[in-house]
Amino acid sequence: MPSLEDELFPSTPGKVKIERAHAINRQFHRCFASTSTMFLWALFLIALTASYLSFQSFMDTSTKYFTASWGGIQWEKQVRTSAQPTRRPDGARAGGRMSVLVTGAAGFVGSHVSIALKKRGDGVVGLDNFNNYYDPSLKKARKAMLNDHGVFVVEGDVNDARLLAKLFDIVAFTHVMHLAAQAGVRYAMENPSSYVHSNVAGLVTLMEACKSANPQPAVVWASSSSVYGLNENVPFSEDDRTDQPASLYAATKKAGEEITHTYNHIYGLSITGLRFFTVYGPWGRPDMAYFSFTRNILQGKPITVYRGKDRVDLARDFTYIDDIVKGCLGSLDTAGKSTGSGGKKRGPAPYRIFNLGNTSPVTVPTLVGILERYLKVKAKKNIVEMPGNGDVPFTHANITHAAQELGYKPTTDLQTGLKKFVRWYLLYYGYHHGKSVN
Ligand SMILES: O=C(O)[C@H]1O[C@H](OP(=O)(O)OP(=O)(O)OC[C@H]2O[C@@H](n3ccc(=O)[nH]c3=O)[C@H](O)[C@@H]2O)[C@H](O)[C@@H](O)[C@H]1O
Repeated sequence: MPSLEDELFPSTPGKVKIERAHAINRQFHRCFASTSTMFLWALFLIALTASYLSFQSFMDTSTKYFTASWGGIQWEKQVRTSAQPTRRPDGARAGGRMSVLVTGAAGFVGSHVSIALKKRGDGVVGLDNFNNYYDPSLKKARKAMLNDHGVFVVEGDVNDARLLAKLFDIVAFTHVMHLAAQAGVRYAMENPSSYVHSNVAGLVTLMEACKSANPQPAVVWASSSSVYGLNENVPFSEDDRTDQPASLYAATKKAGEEITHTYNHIYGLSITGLRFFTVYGPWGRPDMAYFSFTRNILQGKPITVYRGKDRVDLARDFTYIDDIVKGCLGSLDTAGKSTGSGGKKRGPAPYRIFNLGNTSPVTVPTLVGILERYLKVKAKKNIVEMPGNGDVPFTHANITHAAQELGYKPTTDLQTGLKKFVRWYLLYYGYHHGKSVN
């Protein structure tokens, strides 16, 4: 029996090496066995995760496919029918028949323009993403109205390149009236990325679709009076500086003017940018002052009226929707053709920018006074100094160019326009009991 000493200090030194080697070998095998088991397990887990992920993505794709709000034979038929001009050839105007894709069709300006086009016999297909920047039920109600007029509105986003390609594949649109945008001057401080998403990325996606379309459409799109920013020349002319925006909203609209210029220059797209001046009227935007003031006054809630430096009232060149619609239609009629095909420019194409304003600014307190009179309710006013929120003290349009080239001539003053708005508001929101607008 080996003594403890023998065990610790064996007489044959090689013996311990062999035994140790065997032990290491055994350990190595054990270790290798457990590593390879672990490896197999890891492989198994990776395979399991991969198949789970691909199953998930398959489910996502199929869900998207099956729940997509566009596509299918019936959908294509609706698009084609809606895009078909209905005017008889003998009733055709100089500009000829149009098939117009109106983006932002369920929006304020978009719905009015779409109906006006359809009424005069042009083909119209609407596109709108029905986002919830303001009450989507108002957008749905506009959609129902459009439907009654034979305008089909596709539910989708201008950032969806596949959808745009599909639409241009189905219809040879002669024009695009691009009104989809993230609007609102002050909201840009709350949600800046929504402006980049819609007004920059969305615009580029749309431009890409237009330049690739064959034939290329002429594009008329909504810029904004806000591009004048800190400009102090009055009234604002298209020749004035527009490189000092006061809000991110204004900056994205200015970027839009530059982006569209690029597509005009490289690809021969016919471009008309319209600088709208504070558009108001029936079916308007609930986020705008005249609309939210009306709501609050009727509900007995206070309104906040901003005031400029040195207690100077803010003023806007408020422009009635029907005048804006005429400016939009005039722009489409005079747009001139895009010159590119197959994504290549064949010659110079028109690039135009117009102010569409009313040429008679009115102060915000005057606007409130008119509303009080029509609503027969005194407003509870909180007058506060204009915060640094992107607002500008006043706007005032010079419309000489639009008058000359589009035959644009606004005819509705703020009193008349607000009367129509209040009448609509009371009816739409069910305030008609005992209230009349005189
Ligand atoms: O021409 C444009 O390009 C822009 O017009 C519109 O912007 P704005 O001219 O700022 O209109 P709007 O919000 O109705 O405020 C009107 C006045 O009320 C003041 N105002 C506003 C809100 C308030 O609570 N209190 C207040 O005094 C406010 O200080 C301002 O003096 C569009 O919204 C915008 O999308 C864009 O199209």
